[in-house]
Amino acid sequence: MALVWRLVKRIKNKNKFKRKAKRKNIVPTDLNQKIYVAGHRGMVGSAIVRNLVAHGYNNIVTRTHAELDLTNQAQVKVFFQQEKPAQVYLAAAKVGGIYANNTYPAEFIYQNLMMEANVIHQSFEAGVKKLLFLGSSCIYPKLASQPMAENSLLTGELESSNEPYAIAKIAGIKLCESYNRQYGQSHGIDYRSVMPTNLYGPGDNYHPENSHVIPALIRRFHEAKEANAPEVVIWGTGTPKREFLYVDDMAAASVFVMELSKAIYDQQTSPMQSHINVGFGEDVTIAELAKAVGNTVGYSGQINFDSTKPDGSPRKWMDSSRLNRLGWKAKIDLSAGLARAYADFLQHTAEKIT
Ligand SMILES: NC(=O)C1=CN([C@@H]2O[C@H](COP(=O)(O)OP(=O)(O)OC[C@H]3O[C@@H](n4cnc5c(N)ncnc54)[C@H](OP(=O)(O)O)[C@@H]3O)[C@@H](O)[C@H]2O)C=CC1
Ligand SMILES: C[C@H]1O[C@H](OP(=O)(O)OP(=O)(O)OC[C@H]2O[C@@H](n3cnc4c(=O)[nH]c(N)nc43)[C@H](O)[C@@H]2O)[C@@H](O)[C@@H](O)C1=O
Repeated sequence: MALVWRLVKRIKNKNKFKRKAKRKNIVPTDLNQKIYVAGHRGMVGSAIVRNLVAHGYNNIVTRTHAELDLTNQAQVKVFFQQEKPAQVYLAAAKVGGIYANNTYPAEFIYQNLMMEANVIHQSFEAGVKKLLFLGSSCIYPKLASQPMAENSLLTGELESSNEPYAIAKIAGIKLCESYNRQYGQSHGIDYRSVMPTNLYGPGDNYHPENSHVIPALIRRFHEAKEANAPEVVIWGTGTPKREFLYVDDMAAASVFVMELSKAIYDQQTSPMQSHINVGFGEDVTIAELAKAVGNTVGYSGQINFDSTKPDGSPRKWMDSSRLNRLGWKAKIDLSAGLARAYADFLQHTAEKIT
């Protein structure tokens, strides 16, 4: 009797999954297929692994940077030939905020170009059919009209503080497109790209200079509160606007895009413009962000601005309507996301750095 009941339950679950797949335009998925997540110890890679595990994927392959240097062509070749994954999420990259991009431009362009070229080419050589490349909103021109749609790529000059990184990210999109165009039909490959807006959340980098603005401000406000400091100084004028997406939303969007059927994905993209924006939908000024972080941390002193520091792009608001039309929307708003990020900072980072 128990066996019959288990069989009925299994059939019901299978049908439920098929209905869900049809509703959400997703391909019925083999949860046992081997998936390589590159950069699984980073903020986004670790969130993608959490999301895949929550979906029931049970054959996730990872390597630390120390075990596999993705800028090393020979190592990457051996890895892919040995593992032969079915899918790849490329979330490994040289990443940093405005100061790091400005200070280490050679590292940003070289390492990112090498990682993308190695992983995408060796994926192809090893027969990987599906790959998701993570780019960035900085691929769009500094003065792109807002919100920035996918078709504003390569229509104007880039922001100088992160141009080398942006060029490498554009190369990543074009690698995916070119392999699809040349080998898509003959080899059945389908390599996709998502362009995230500015991200934040658990596992972020809290380095005082090299980090992005949210982790930098969480740390600075926290340290000011602990020290009873009368003021916190924010870089730049406070007027640039940024759109912030919580990292678990980004991971959910990544898995969602990877699982979309090819027919549906192709409806929203084209062979020469195959990337998809992933944004939250609203942006805020850096001054507004600073107030929000101050409130989250519980800091009640002054907030001042150092306008000798660079502002970067004036605004980078993503047009995420392609992704929204496909059926995905962000869930976690800025105040909820900041609260979660600060809780994670207190739990995992505060003691180590103060
Ligand atoms: N954070 C953000 O605001 C945004 C991020 N993105 C993109 O999302 C992706 C993930 O970013 P995020 O998680 O924030 O970055 P992290 O710096 O948190 O993670 C990057 C990961 O890549 C690994 N890595 C770097 N170089 C190598 C290498 N040579 N070989 C092997 N592994 C390497 C790092 O390992 P290790 O630390 O050991 O070096 C780390 O685990 C990147 O493509 C980034 O460009 C896009 C827009 C915004
Ligand atoms: C994701 C994106 O990240 C980078 O671009 P960015 O959007 O300029 O990122 P940011 O987070 O470093 O800064 C956002 C804004 O915030 C201001 N700001 C204030 N005070 C601090 C501060 O303390 N630290 C930082 N980092 N910024 C600060 C800062 O002046 C700027 O106006 C790219 O290089 C590129 O890597 C990329 O793709």
